[in-house]
Amino acid sequence: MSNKEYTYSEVSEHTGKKDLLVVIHDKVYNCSSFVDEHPGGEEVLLDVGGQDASEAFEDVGHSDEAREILDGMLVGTLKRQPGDPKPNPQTQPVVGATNTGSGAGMGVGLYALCLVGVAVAYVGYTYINANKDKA
Ligand code: HEM
Repeated sequence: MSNKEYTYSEVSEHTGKKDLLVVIHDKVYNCSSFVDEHPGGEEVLLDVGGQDASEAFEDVGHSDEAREILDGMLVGTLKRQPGDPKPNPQTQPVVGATNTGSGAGMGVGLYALCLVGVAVAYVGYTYINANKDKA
């Protein structure tokens, strides 16, 4: 039973409390029996139901005991297909890149925009003053 292959779309159909599949590191776990017992609350487990919960699971820094419980709920492996969401490897680097990369870019962009604004204002000001003198 534990070597059944699931596609991501199959897993995503099992989101109910009594029928809850989650993917952690490309393995599929049936967490229904554990939802009520989870020390972190049922809400978080239901939130990741039918999805890849690898990141959420690792972020919390679960103990070895938690991993043993997880092993006991193994029902199969995930068969990835083109187009499947891959929250695991993607989320972290993308978030990092957004924070540092575009954050810095934004700063430089704003700075340049301010400089252009000041230059335009200065040119406008001199132009108006020059015209005033003529009149
Ligand atoms: C599906 C597999 C999961 C299992 C078997 C599991 C198991 C456990 C266990 C045994 C604990 C007690 C502390 C420890 O031993 O590490 C725990 C705590 C916790 N879990 Fe999970 N967990 C799972 C998924 C998740 C997910 C997806 C989240 C989402 C954020 C989560 C959030 C938490 C939190 C916040 C605690 C800390 C609770 C506290 O100390 O007050 N868990 N979990």
